[in-house]
Amino acid sequence: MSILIENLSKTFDSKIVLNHINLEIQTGYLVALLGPSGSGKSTLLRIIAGFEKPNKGSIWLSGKKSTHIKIQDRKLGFVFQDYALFPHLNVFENIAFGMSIRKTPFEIIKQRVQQLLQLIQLESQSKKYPFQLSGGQKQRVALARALAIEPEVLLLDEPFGALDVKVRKDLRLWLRKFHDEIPVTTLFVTHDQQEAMEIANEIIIFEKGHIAQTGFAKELIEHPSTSFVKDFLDL
Ligand SMILES: Nc1ncnc2c1ncn2[C@@H]1O[C@H](COP(=O)(O)OP(=O)(O)OP(=O)(O)O)[C@@H](O)[C@H]1O
Repeated sequence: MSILIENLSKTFDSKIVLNHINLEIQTGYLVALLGPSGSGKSTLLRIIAGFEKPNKGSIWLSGKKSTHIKIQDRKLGFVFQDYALFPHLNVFENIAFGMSIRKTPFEIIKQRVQQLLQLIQLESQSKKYPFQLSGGQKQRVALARALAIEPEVLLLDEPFGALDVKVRKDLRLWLRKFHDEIPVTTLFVTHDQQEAMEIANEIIIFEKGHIAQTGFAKELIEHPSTSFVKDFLDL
């Protein structure tokens, strides 16, 4: 699914958080939204997901105007920073949750959860509860749960933010590899330059509610368009 953002603005209590954003994301890309804290990255992701409404502008998903479409009709998977697995459900049940509420037949659920467990390399942990898993394992389960409903877009908001450096690095590489195998259009919020450079096809740099520059890592490094981009990328 491609994403087109047209002239989008958002204010909270008269504070402009997103200011005339225009953006096009190609189907199958893994795109990083990179920028300092408070620059509006999460707000844009939440608007694309349908958790927030823009004050102005529109969102097109696969060529269809979707600004006012309900969250459940957007075919999106969402993963936040803090795992947010259901604590009273085991790994299998957590991954199966979205399919269960859509009344998917149990045989199909079982098959799909099995495939996802294989993908996240947690086949032997399906009966465990979230409190019995490490941070990295919980985050892989959260990704599997988001993927279970076969979303056309995956929205990841600092998904590895709460993890230690080593686990974070491993998961980054895992996500890159995973995306090569299953190229779901993915938007990934981070404030970590290295993380964005390592995993994204394309990087969008935010500065105080507007887009400072968009490009491949190499382009940004070789031709930063402003002193803000240059400083932020530590060039
Ligand atoms: N629901 C809300 N009500 C009021 N202000 C909000 C709300 N959500 C976000 N903001 C404000 O909007 C601005 C942008 O926040 P946002 O979370 O989008 O930034 P961010 O770039 O994702 O930052 P971070 O990396 O810290 O998550 C901030 O000043 C924030 O305080």
